[in-house]
This record gives sequence, structure tokens and C-alpha cells, in this order.
Amino acid sequence: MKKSPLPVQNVQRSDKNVAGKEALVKLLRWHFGHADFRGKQLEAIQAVVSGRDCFCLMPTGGGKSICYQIPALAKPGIVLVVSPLIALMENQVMALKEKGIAAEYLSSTQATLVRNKIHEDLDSGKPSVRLLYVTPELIATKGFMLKLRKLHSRGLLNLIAIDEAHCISSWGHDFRPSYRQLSTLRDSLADVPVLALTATAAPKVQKDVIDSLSLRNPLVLKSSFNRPNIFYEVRYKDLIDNAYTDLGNLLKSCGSICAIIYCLERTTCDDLSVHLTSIGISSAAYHAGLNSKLRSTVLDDWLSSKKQVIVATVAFGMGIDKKDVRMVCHFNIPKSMESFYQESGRAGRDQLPSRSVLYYGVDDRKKMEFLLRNSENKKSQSSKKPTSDFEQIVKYCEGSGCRRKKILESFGEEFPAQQCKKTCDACKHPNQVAHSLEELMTTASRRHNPSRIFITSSNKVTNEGQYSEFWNRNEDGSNSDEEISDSDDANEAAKSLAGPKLSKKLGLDEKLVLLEQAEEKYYERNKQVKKSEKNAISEVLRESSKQRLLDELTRVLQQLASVKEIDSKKACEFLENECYRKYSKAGKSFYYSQIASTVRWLGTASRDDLMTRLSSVVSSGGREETRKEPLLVEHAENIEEEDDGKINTSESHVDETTQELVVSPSRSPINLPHVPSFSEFVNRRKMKLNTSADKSSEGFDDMKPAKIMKLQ
Ligand SMILES: Nc1ncnc2c1ncn2[C@@H]1O[C@H](COP(=O)(O)OP(=O)(O)OP(=O)(O)O)[C@@H](O)[C@H]1O
Ligand SMILES: [Mg+2]
Repeated sequence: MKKSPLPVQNVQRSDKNVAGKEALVKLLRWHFGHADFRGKQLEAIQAVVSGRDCFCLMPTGGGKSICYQIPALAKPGIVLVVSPLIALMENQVMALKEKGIAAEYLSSTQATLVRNKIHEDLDSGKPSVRLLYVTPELIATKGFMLKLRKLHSRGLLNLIAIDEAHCISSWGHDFRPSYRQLSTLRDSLADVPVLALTATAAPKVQKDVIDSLSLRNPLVLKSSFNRPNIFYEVRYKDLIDNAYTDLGNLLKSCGSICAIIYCLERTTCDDLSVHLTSIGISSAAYHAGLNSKLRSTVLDDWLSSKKQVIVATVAFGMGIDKKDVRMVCHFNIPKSMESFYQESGRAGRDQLPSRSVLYYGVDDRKKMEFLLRNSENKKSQSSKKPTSDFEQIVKYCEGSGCRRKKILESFGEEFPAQQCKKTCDACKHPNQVAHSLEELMTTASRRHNPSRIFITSSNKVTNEGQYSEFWNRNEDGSNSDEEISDSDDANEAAKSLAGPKLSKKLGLDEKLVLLEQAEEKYYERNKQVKKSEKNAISEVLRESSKQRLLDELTRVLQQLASVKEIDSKKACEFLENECYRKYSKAGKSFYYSQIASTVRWLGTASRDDLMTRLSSVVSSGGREETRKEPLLVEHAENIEEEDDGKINTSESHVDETTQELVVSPSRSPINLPHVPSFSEFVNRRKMKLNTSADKSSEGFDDMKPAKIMKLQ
């Protein structure tokens, strides 16, 4: 609802109370309906209203905008707001206009007529506009700077606010070269106070911002970065059957909440959104691969709650002010703690309980390490170390302590874990998290398996542009362009990965070959463990496998109320031994997948299934029966490549629910499938992949999302 402009018009520069708390609170209540200032808002406002520079560090959703919006109402003249995204400016201007506050933005996306009208207003003796949002690119143009000087000479420039000020620093996670131009503002408009606002906590970024903008004796305000209303949680992709299903179930269990899901790749956004829609969750994909019209429709639908979930790359979100986002989910590991904090911080801006869920996968980690290493090589001149920033977020996922503590400590803030008050999974369910991490350790062998790395020569899977949003925009040479650089460059990803070696003239296939070679070299360099060591099954792994089986069996036996009939410890030793006997020679991966498959079988087995398979360890009134020949249950998952006739199919069938090949107990002897060597297995898999990639009509498009993920 529009408010009367009275309070704005009435406040005069001469008013001694202009920076007084009472007058400022009155404006806040009148225009924004907030009862009082939050955190350091009042201090920041009072500083700039009295003409002092200010550097304001507040957490995401902390209320930084008020710090320049109230001064625009408290003093005559224009507040110039520099903002990095058109979408962000549009949003804020629309919201301010709805409140009856005269705000405008200037961008080349506007109709000429609209732009001319704004310029006319600025050129008039008494402009009506109070807040003018502009891009850093526009500031850099001579014409606009001249206009600003004129406004200033007429005493009409009240304040310069640099929103998302961390974009000026190449140390920041979102560096924008065009922000560098803002350093000229101080020279040209020397006595206009400057307010720099950011939620980026790294001290080196803070210093860089203050130096680059030549802030003079600024009031430095820092708030705690803690977001107590966000519950932090990590889920381990390697320990769940299907992350798509898990996420779908998670969202469904929360009701129709508003959520953001961040993915690394555009194709994942598309696939995941299709999957969620197919299970009845209203969702849409958002990434730079979509045209701007579609993007703005998706954004509008989500902002107006027509769509519940937005599945996006990092192109989405900076400055989006939707208060009721209840969950932010990272479907792939983010590139740094800073990015994670910013993105997850988009949840719960209304301060109500919200959730951050990060799906961590070893493959995702390797993928990101690869991308970061390439970007690091490319910027070898710079001392920036994206990989060390990345380590922090890996520790967040792979460590067992309080997640909140890890976030805050990475920003140099001390935080005793007791203060978390069980608002992260590690504090709420420490045993469960420790157990998951233990299990994750046993999958470590997968981390050395290059066959799971994402680059593939299938054109269908690899889209050159799909990582574009991942990169900082410091490669953007078009800094004279007034347009915001959230646009898409189809070649950017490939260029970024391979650096200068990839000529623009190369076709996609040639680029991919080079990328694959680079990837191989990378893994060659990082081969630290000898093949034999890599494949060895340690006692630790065996023990942890037994524990895993025991946990599952205990749960199942409780469910079936058959606790006393089976000696679960012996049963698990028996099952583990079975896996070890059959697969130890083939290596860790085989052994591990056999354990995983047995755990799954346990989860779905009936009482009879258990009694039959575990007959050798079935207790009878506390006495153990004599060991019978164990029944053989082979898992389809492990022998799908091996259907070379060694198993007599007339004696076996695939259980539809467990997807396991069950061999009839009454027929014997039964030949076990030939266990392939690791290289045999990999070669066969490669051949299979190549064949399916060749058949374009049966390509990856037709595969289920979960399958695609496994192959990437
Ligand atoms: N004093 C206040 N009392 C209550 N709500 C407030 C107050 N100040 C701001 N808010 C609300 O907090 C929300 C976040 O504000 P804002 O968008 O300014 O945050 P921000 O610090 O700029 O976050 P980001 O870093 O994500 O851009 C908004 O919905 C705003 O209306
Ligand atoms: Mg903001």
C-alpha cells in the first residue's frame, strides 16, 4: 500500500534531529513498518547521515538495505545506490515504489522513454527521485559521471551506497571487474559520504574494500555472522541410494515450503526440476542458459510463490529478498565457505526457523577440485588460492564437529559449540553423523577412481556453457557495457577449464579431448597410492563393514520382532566374510559394493529370507545349529556385466523388489560368476558407455537422472 510522502518531504537538512534516533525510528516505522532498528542499522545510518564514511558488515538478510534507504528519507538529495545485478535493482525499486518512496534504476534494459524521463528528472532543478540505483558500468561512463558532478555541485547528492561491496575485491567470491571503476568516485565526488555494505566476512576482503573505495576514517561496523534460525545439515550422497529421491522426499516431508536448490551444472538444474515436478513438487530451473525472458518469468513465479522450489545455479540469488525461504539446499558442494554462507543465508530472512542442507558427494568434491585447480593454474599470477578456500567447506562436510562453529570460525569468529544448542546435525545427532562419516571413509577408494570423473566425450552430456555461472566474473572484459554481466557465454566454461591452450578455433570435440587430457594429467600427478595398496581391503574397512551390516540387521530384526532367532553379530561376520571371500581379490570397489548391496538386501528381506540365508547362524533356543551350506544370493548389481551363462538362469530369478538375482537353494552345485579384474571391469564399463553414447536415440537424455549422475 502506498504511503503519504509527508515524512520524506518534511525532513529538512537544517533539522538538528535528522540523525537522532527518534526521528529515524519514526521513518522506519512509517515507511517500512518495522518496530525498531536491528543490529547495527542505526549506527550505520547515523554515521552516514552525519557525513561520515561507513563500512558495514552484516550477515545475509541482516537488513543492509535499510542503512541507505532511511538516509534517503532523512535528508534531502539523492542516494546513489550501486548494485551488481539488474534483477536486484528492479526488485528493490519495485518494493520501494510500492511503499510510496520515489526510487528509480537506470539500465539499458529499460525503454528509452523511461530512461529519458529519469534523466529529465535528474536534470531538473528539484529532482523527485530519492534513491537512484545504477550499475557500476554506468558509473564508469563519462556522461554519467558528469551528471553526478552536476548533481553534487547543486548539493543534491546525499550519499553513495555501494551494495555488495565485496564485488570490488578480487579476494572475494564474486569479484566484478566493473566494481574496480568505483575507486574514481572518491576523487570526483570527494565530500559525499560513502557507505560500503557487504555480508562477506573474510578480513582480507574487508581491507580491500576499504582501501579500494578510499574510505576516509570510516566507521567500521561488524555484526556476528551467526544465523541462529538456520539449521545446518549435511547429507552424504555416497551413502544414499538416490540423491534425487532423497531430496524429493525431504521436500515433501516439509510440506509446501519455499526452497532454493543450488546445483553446479545447468543440466542438473533441468533434470532435478523435472524430477521434482514429476513427483508433484512445483519447481522450475533457473540458470544463465535460459533466455532472460524465461528467467524473469521463473523468478516472478517463485517470488510470487506460484512456484515452490527454484533449482538454480549460482547465477541466482544475489540480493534476492524473499523472506520466507525455508530451505536452501546445495545439491553439489559449493566452491568456498563464503559462497556457501551467502547462498545458504538466503534462507530464513524473516528470522523464522529454516534449513540449510548440503548434499556432499566424493565425486562432486573431485569435480570441484578439478575445476578450481584449473582456475588456479589459469590465474597463476594471482596469489589467490581457491583450493584452500575450498578446503574449508570440505572440512565442514567431512568433519564431525559443530557445523555452525565451523562456519563462524572460518570467518574468524569464535563460537563455542555449546551455543549451537543442537541447531546443526552434528550437535543434534552426533552419533549418527559420526557413523555416516565412518561409512564415508570406507568409500574413500572411490576417490581415486578416475572413471567417475565428469568429463565425457558425449556431446549429449557435456554442454560447454554448463559451468559458466561457477566462475567469478573477472574474465569479463566488457566493462564498458552498461548491461549486467549475468549473461551467458557458451564458451566460457571450456575456456576457463583449459586456459589459454584452447584456441577459439577449436571445435567442441577437440576441446573435450584436451580437457580429458588435462584431467588425466591431473590425476596422474595426484596418484599417491600404489595400485596394490589402493585395492587392499584393510581390517579397518572390514570391521566398519561388519558394523554397517550389524546396524542394518539389528534394525531389521527389531522391525520383524525376530531379535532372538538370529545371532546378529555372528550373522554379520558371516555375511561380511561371504563378501570378503568372493570379492577380496577383485578389490575394494567390488567388496564395498557387495557390502552395500547386502545392506540393501537386509533392508528389504523378509523373516523367511533371513532365516534361509543365515541358516548357519540361526539360534535355536539359544543353541547354535550346525552350520549348513549357506544359500547363495548373488546381487544383480555386481554381476550385470557377467551374464555369460555361468549361472543357470533356469535355477535363478531376479527378485522384483530387491532387484537381486536369487539362486534357488534346491539346485546345486551353483557356479559363481567369474569375478573380473578391476581393469576388466573398467574396460567393459567404458565399452558399454561408448556404445550407449554412440546411439544418439538411446543417449543420456533417455536415462533416469540418477543414472546420469552416476556416469558424470
Ligand atoms: N529493522 C528491521 N526490522 C525487521 N525487519 C527488517 C529490519 N530491517 C530489515 N528487515 C527485513 O530484513 C530482510 C532482509 O533485509 P535486506 O534485504 O536489507 O538484507 P541484506 O542485509 O541486504 O541481505 P543480503 O546480504 O542477502 O542482500 C528484509 O525483508 C527486510 O524487510
Ligand atoms: Mg542486500
